Amino acid sequence: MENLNFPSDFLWGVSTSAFQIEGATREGGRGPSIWDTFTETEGKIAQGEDAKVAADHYHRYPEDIALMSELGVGAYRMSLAWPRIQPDGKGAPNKAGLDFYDRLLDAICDAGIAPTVTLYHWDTPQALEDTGGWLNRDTAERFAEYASIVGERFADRVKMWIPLNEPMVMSIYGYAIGEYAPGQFLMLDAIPTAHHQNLAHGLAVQALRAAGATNIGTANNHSPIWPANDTDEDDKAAIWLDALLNRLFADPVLLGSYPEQILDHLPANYAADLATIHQPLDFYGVNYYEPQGVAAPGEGNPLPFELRPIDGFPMTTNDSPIVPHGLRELLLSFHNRYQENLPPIHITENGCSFADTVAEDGGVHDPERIDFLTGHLGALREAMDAGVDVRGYFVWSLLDNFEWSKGYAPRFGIVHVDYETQKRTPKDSFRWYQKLISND
Ligand SMILES: O=C(O)[C@H](O)[C@@H](O)[C@H](O)[C@H](O)CO
Repeated sequence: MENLNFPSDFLWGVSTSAFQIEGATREGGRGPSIWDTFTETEGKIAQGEDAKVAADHYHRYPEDIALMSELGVGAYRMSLAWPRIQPDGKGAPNKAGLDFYDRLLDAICDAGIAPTVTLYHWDTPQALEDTGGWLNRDTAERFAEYASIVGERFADRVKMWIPLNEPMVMSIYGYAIGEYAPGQFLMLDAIPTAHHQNLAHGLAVQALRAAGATNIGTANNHSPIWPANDTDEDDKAAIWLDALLNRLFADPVLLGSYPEQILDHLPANYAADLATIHQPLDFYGVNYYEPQGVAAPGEGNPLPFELRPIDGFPMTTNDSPIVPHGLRELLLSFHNRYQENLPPIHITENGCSFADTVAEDGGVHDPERIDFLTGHLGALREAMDAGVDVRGYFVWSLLDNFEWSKGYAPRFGIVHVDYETQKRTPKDSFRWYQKLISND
């Protein structure tokens, strides 16, 4: 039986992101983002779906906050839509955008929940993408300007700050393999977008602190890398992939250096930015979903690795293997690799998707999700028992939402959303998490 006893001051939360739940994409002076463009591009999104309405959180946030009060969470991780605050990604802020987030943050605080704010969850203003997006170093400067604006306005209410969500996914899925917006196929030539995002992180931390913000960290996606075979070749490929997916984002932020494997792919003047990137942090946020399999590259493959599926584990409907002990392995590897350079950790995302439906009894019965959460929290507890300093855990996600290029089919919420009526129905996992939080 999993030991799910956590310290009384352990922080329990839920996570969402603006583009995936807000909707109202053309309301309140919001400008277009790369994901608005991507959803309007033929063949990019499953069933041709879009997020113009999504979970309509822009209008229904009071109801969603009431659900979080009922759940008993101590914190709510949300993101601000950059194109709502700066429609073109630069210059004077959009008043209606700031006013919306004032209303939202006030309501979250009034509910006694700590706002945990991500400044950027992939919705780059299209106008900035038109000038190169994260391939353009200037976008990092624009991001710092944006961070100053929101820091000035919201530092009095926001309890935890996260400049960027999963820069790895933006670089790899957005610029290397074209699966996500902006949809470029640059392969390893996408690595400069990682450096510019790391620079944006450092500049934003400085801008937020200058604006009086405190308690600043990250939300980086990390996976243990599993070689397919116990061979030197596969081990070498695993070291390369670990450098690309994990260390390219963790090392500069935590150590002020880059892994040797990727140095040749960085912008020529990258070294001058390392001190800016290497800002002291109050916490290190980890998003964990699954391990990543890898093997040595086959004939004709220009990359120094080849991705391999992880077999032998139950799967989610989003084709992710369910591997709770992968979380323990990842946390212990970070603990051993970064030691005193690693601030306290928060699990800023962990969750799973299943084909949840409303049953005849009106409930939504998701025992697989309860098993998933039980397993991962058990693994987290074991990592803490082994000395890893973890202070909080945020379930992905509060609500079913727009799962990027996969549209609405993958349901990650602990609250079911009927996209026809926008009716919210807490799933059994919601009741399970509520009970866990109240017990602790
Ligand atoms: O981790 C991510 O990819 C993102 O942060 C979320 O926006 C996803 O929706 C979630 O992870 C499920 O895939």
